[in-house]
Amino acid sequence: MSAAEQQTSRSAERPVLEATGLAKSFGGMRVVDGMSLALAPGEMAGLIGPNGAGKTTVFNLLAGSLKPDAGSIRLKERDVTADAPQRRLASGLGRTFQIPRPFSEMTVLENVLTAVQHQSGERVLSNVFRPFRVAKEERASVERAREILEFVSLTRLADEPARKLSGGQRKLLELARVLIADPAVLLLDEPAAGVNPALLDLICDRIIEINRTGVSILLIEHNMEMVERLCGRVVVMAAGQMLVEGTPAEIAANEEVVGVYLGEVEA
Ligand SMILES: Nc1ncnc2c1ncn2[C@@H]1O[C@H](COP(=O)(O)OP(=O)(O)OP(=O)(O)O)[C@@H](O)[C@H]1O
Repeated sequence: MSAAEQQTSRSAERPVLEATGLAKSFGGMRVVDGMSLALAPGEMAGLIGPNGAGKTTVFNLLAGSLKPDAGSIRLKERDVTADAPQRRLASGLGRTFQIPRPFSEMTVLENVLTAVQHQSGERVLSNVFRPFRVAKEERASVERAREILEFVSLTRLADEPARKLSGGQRKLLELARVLIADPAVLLLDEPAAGVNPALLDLICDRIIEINRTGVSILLIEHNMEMVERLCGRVVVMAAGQMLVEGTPAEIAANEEVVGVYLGEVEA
């Protein structure tokens, strides 16, 4: 099936993530202004736009770290607009941040383990009444964390403190921390920012692999080569609204899109 045919068959499916009429203001400034978007199951889409367009704010609304002034968000057909970020994560919505902030004195492995969800050991009474079960769960988590570190090529650094990681390696650790929550939908905020070209290829490959396992991905990215390589569909935001959406080729040829980016350069 061609990419266009895949796109058409996907758009017929019910979205795994759907935002309708999102709005958010900060001190009277409308940063997100009636933004709607939908992500189909298994899709990888890009969210692009000039600096300050409101892309990260949309991610914060989708992931729950900000409450919208208006609009709603559905995850796997359930309204999650009122849910806290942890609840959305437990329901399958994971996100990474533009600037990863690992616990710098903890090891890389410990950083991944801090992101494990719902361990019985976090509940005091489980430690008292079911110590064997807690120990078994912990062993399973460590094993899973090591597998994920292998997947993101960080095995060699698993026992090093996270402060030793380069910018690109921090992005990989960030990816590992979200993967351990086993998300169905991933929001990736500028996965290529500050990453050297050698690691960029690795990050792209890992993102493609994750998507191949069926995880739906929405990614914010300024690196258009990467967007073209990864995304079947691109949503362009400007001034808090969706300007246009289409395939990467359609977007690259769209004069309005070129205009908003040139406007930004001239400003
Ligand atoms: N918590 C906040 N308080 C006040 N203003 C904010 C807040 N968060 C974002 N903004 C403002 O909202 C606007 C949109 O920011 P946002 O980070 O969503 O844009 P963006 O499209 O992700 O930009 P970039 O590509 O530069 O990351 C900017 O003018 C920003 O300064």
